[in-house]
Amino acid sequence: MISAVIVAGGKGKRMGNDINKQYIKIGGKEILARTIETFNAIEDIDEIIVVSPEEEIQYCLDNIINCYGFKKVKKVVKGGKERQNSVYNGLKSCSDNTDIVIIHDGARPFVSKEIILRSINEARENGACAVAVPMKDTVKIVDEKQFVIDTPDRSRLYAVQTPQTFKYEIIVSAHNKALNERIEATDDTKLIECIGGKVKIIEGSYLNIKITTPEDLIFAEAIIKNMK
Ligand SMILES: Nc1ccn([C@@H]2O[C@H](COP(=O)(O)OP(=O)(O)OP(=O)(O)O)[C@@H](O)[C@H]2O)c(=O)n1
Ligand SMILES: C[C@](O)(CO)[C@H](O)COP(=O)(O)O
Repeated sequence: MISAVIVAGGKGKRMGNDINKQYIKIGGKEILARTIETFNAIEDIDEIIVVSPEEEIQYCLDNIINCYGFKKVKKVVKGGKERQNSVYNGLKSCSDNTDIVIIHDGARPFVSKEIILRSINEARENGACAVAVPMKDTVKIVDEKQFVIDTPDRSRLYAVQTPQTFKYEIIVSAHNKALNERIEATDDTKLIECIGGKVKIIEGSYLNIKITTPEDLIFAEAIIKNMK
């Protein structure tokens, strides 16, 4: 059984908007609704778990899940302090017979069906898979005083996105270890690295942006205009 965990448990602080960023409308539709509708329309996906800040669960049910009739959404569960805690809550809420789980940011509304299906196939074959794009900029590593100490070889650098897709038991054991050993990570594949597991990178799309800061809304509207 394939489950999707869509994390929308953050507060959108960098967006600095009155309403939480997942409920901002782009092209007339909420960011979170755009994200969920892609997953809801994929036949291979059996259930969707949405993670939300506790105080927004009812709002999410009324204004997104029930309003758009997203039938595959089985639960809206509360998030945690960090993204990692929210993912953990989502994983624990998946059905017992889940064998593949897709973890995706609610704030990435332009994910495509094709990328999701490719990530499922790779996870079945390799256990853990992340969608990423080659870095276009040169990256510098700096010291605490902002002086450059290294320039990594760009040909081996990827900017990692979601979906990140896993065999369920592998990602749960990685999260359990992280919890026990207080390991923190900003994405889930890092936790697989921490248990010595292998992560396959597959090439995604530069359009699969994470809507984080106000200028991302300008890019998002432009993407929608070009999709029409
Ligand atoms: N405690 C958290 C933090 C983040 N997320 C989710 O993880 C995704 C990526 O996080 P980010 O873009 O950083 O969202 P926010 O944490 O909401 O943003 P900010 O850091 O600006 O507050 C988002 O869909 C967000 O809702 C989550 O479920 N729980
Ligand atoms: C998981 C992620 O989207 C991969 O790029 C990213 O690491 C989330 O980071 P954030 O700081 O929670 O936005």
